[in-house]
This record gives sequence, C-alpha cells and structure tokens, in this order.
Amino acid sequence: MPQSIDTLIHARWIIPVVPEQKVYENCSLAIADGSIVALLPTAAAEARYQAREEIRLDHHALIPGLVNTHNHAAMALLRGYADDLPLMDWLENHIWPTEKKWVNPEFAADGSRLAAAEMIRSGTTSFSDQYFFPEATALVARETGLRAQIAFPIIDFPTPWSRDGEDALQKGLALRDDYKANERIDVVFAPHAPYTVGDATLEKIAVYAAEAQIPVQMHLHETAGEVARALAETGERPTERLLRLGLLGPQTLCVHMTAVNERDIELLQQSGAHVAHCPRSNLKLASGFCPAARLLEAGINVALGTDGAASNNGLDLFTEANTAALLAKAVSGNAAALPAHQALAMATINGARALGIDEVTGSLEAGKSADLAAIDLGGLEQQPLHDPISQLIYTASGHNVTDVWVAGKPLLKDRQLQTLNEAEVIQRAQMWRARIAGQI
Ligand SMILES: CSC[C@H]1O[C@@H](n2cnc3c(O)ncnc32)[C@H](O)[C@@H]1O
Ligand SMILES: [Zn+2]
Repeated sequence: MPQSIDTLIHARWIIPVVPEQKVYENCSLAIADGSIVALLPTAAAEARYQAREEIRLDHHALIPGLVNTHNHAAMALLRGYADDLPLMDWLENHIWPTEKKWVNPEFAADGSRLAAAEMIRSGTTSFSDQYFFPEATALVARETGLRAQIAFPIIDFPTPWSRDGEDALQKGLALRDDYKANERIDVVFAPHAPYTVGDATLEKIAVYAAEAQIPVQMHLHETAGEVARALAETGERPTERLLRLGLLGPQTLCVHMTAVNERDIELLQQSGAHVAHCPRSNLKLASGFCPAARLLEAGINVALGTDGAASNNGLDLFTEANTAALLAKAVSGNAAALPAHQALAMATINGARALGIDEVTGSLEAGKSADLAAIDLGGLEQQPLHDPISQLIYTASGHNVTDVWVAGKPLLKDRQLQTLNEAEVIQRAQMWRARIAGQI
C-alpha cells in the first residue's frame, strides 16, 4: 500500500551536499508536512509513495536552498548609488549621510521586499540580515516565507533606528521576544564593527549572549586599515579584542576576515567561530582578501555572504560562490584551492552551520526542512554536462533557478514569484530612486 505524502519531485540530478560531492541521477525527493521524507530512485519512489503533487524537473539539478549569511537587505535600494569607492569613504561620505536622510520603516520594508524577490529568484532560502528597522525586514521574511536570521544592529552613536547602543539593545531584545514562537525567524545580536561599538556595549552583549545562548555577528577585519587603526588606538587586534570581551565563540559569526595573521586563524579555530566570506563586496570596495581556502583547511567553518547590494551589486549566491572559488585560486596561487563542491558546501551547509540552523536546513537529508532550489542545466552554456556540480559553480547563475521551496512551500514556481508582486516591488524601487534623486 503506497504511503500518502504531499509532494514528489523527480529530478535529473539531486545533489544533497551532505555527503559532499555525491550526485544522484534520475532520483526523487519525497516531501511531507514541509520536511524531506526520503531521497530515492524515481522508480522506487513511484512504487512507494502516493503524492498529492508530482513535479518533473527533467533538465534540472535539485539542491538545498542557498544560505546568505550576511546581507543588508534594504540597501538594495542603494544599488549603484555610490560605486567605485573604498569602504570608509563609501560609508562616511556617501552611505551614512544618505541613510540619515532617507532610511525609515518604509524604506526598510520596500528595500527588504526588493532584496527578498532577488534572493528567492536566485535560489536563496535562508538569509541573515543586519539593518536598521529590523522589524520591517522580519515582517518581509514572514510575508515572503523566507527563513531569516534578523541580526539587529547595535551602534554606539545615533542611527536612523536607535539613539545609542543601549537603545538598540533594548529594541532588539523586544523584537526577539516578538519572534520567539516563529520557527523560521531568529533574532540575534549584530554589533556593527570594532570601530562603531565600544567595550562597554560589547561587554553587555557578551553577557546577554552567554545567558540566553544568542548568536552574535559582527563586521570584523574588513580591511587592513581597520586592523591598523585598532592596533594604533589600543594595541589590540580586533579578533584579540573579541576574545578578551568573551565574544569569540561557536555562536560568533565574523563577517569578512581579511588581513588575518597566524594568531587570528588560531583564535578562530580554537573558539569555533564562523566566518562569512563576502568576496564580491571585498573586491568591489578593495577591502582585501579573506584567505577562505586556508581557513577551511584549518577546520574553520567558512560560509558565504553577499553583503548589501550597495556594495556587491547583487544578491546572487551562485555568482558569489563562483567568485569565491576563483578568488581562492588567485590568492593562493593554487588552481586546486576551493574546488566547486567546496564552494557549493559554503553556499549551503556551511551557511546553515554559521547561522545555527544546520539541523533544519543546508542539505537534503531525511528529517530536514524541504528548503530547495531547482536549477535548469539544460541551456547551451551548460553543455556538455560532464559534472553538474562544476556547472552549478562555474557556468550557472541565479538566472538558471526556476523553482524554490521553503519548508515545502513554493516561493518560486517556474520562474514566477509566489509570495511577492514583482511589478509592485519594481515600481516601489523606482519610486525610491526618484525620491533620493530629488525628482519627487
Ligand atoms: C548597522 S546596520 C548596517 C550598517 O552597516 C553599513 N554597512 C553596509 N555594508 C557595510 C560594510 O561592508 N562594512 C561596514 N558597514 C557596512 C550600512 O550602511 C549600515 O549603516
Ligand atoms: Zn556588511
């Protein structure tokens, strides 16, 4: 007697990511109540299950939904607004003044919707976000069905969202209470960077984080200049400082990590901290290079982040994984560094580990949530197809994604967004451009 389930997805290739490098050809994924029940050959699946819905993906790879471990979603509205500048000039003379003038709850909601649409279209199912008015981004995650880690921003000076570090902490903790019961949305701490948050605030965060086991993410070692400034002002490297303050541990996500020395690597390794590698933002802002392959070799969990679309200028994790793989080879002078299967792991299971959600998502294993992306590999650029993992990393992009599910619910169906009105999202983005340009 066949077992009743919700969905059977038959795919040309299924790539579970765990175990790494495994590719199943002409297999099926069985889904019930939003979770993966089994991955098995199509003939066996058809005999064993009676599904309410069967989906055939004859030219596609089915993979775990991608995990973007560092984003500033609402900054999608500032895409292309201030290009070709180094980090501190970009922030201090362009982005921060513009944020002061324009960022409000409406901006955060419209920008987050634009980013959510782009992420879903390009196969992302989970993202971590650090931006002002995090309540607006959390609401967009709730509406759209994305899985989200809302990392509320803590800065010691006035921002559009908070008066100071203490105000940000209290607002963020209240938001955390609001989302306690939500299975898809976690609310965590995001002290912005070593140069915007002082020891007193970081010490408070360390106490709360330890008491309630709350993850912390922070921009760290984004540039050599940041490290040099810290050394000149305090005699301490930023990584050493986090360790001294009790903030470097298995629930810490260090975003960027360029300009690292042997001691920094040892500290990351011993503490179990994770790294969000954002290669395209680092390249565009000329911030430096994170030695991703070396960190991985040292046993450090390295995941991928796009950073905001204002410094990338997109949110496509396929492009990010491609850049990570190519950059690692260039930086190490070794063509074998960061092979395609490792880049795919960084975009999926490593990301889920970095966000503390690897028991739920990041790989296609029975019992995990059905968070999936289907990628059409039938196009000209993917022929001939010797190795689907190679094609995913070296030839595909987010444009090849056709279908996306979170917890078994379709967010993208045959390239059509299911939980967002694309035309409205574009119209709102265009309205913000005109407002910022002073045209309306
Ligand atoms: C505290 S909300 C986020 C805050 O960070 C700014 N930001 C965006 N990208 C970067 C980056 O690469 N390094 C440092 N800060 C960044 C953003 O504009 C907000 O002000
Ligand atoms: Zn960032």
